Amino acid sequence: MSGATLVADGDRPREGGPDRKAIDVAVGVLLATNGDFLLTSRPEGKVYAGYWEFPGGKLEAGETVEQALRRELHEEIGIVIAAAEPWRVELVDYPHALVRLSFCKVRAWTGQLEMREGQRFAWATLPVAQSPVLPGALPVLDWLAAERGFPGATCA
Ligand SMILES: Nc1nc2c([nH]c(=O)n2[C@@H]2O[C@H](COP(=O)(O)OP(=O)(O)OP(=O)(O)O)[C@@H](O)[C@H]2O)c(=O)[nH]1
Repeated sequence: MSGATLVADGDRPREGGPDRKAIDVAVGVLLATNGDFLLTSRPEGKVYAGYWEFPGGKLEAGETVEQALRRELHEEIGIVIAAAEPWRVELVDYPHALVRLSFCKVRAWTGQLEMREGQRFAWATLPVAQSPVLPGALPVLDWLAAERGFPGATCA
C-alpha cells in the first residue's frame, strides 16, 4: 500500500507535525438489493486519478457528513440519496493530505447514475475485480468481506 498509511484515530500523523489537521470526507457505500456495491474511478486531474474508490468528497464549511454526501453524490454521479447510514470512520495519512473518511451505507436513492466528471463506474462483488483500488478504500472491502463471511476481498 504505497503512499498512504492507515492510522488509528488519535494516532499522531506521520508527516506535517502534530498540528496537521485532518480533512473530513464523506463517502458512500451504495448497496444494491442483491448486495453489489458501487465503485467509481477517480477523475483525471485529481490525485490518484483512475484508482477505484467509493464515491464521495470533502465536507464544505458547516456541512454534516450526510449533507456533504448528499451534495457530492448529486454533483458527481447524478443521484439523490435517501438515508445515509453511518458505518465506519477511518483516518488515512497520505503524502498529500491527512483525511478522515466517514463511510456511510446508502441503500436507497432516486435518479439514474450519471458520471458527471467522466468517471467509470462498476457494480462490484467480492472478490473485487477492479484494480487498482485507492488505499483508503481497501479497508471497506475487508469490512464488507467480514460482514459477509467472505474469505478474500480482492483478486490480488
Ligand atoms: N471519495 C473517496 N475519497 C477517498 C476514498 N478513500 C480515500 O482515501 N479517499 C480520499 O479522500 C479524499 C477525497 O477527496 P476528493 O478529491 O475526492 O474530494 P472532492 O471531490 O471534494 O475534491 P475536490 O477538492 O477536487 O473537489 C482524497 O484525498 C481521497 O484520496 C474513497 O473511498 N472515496
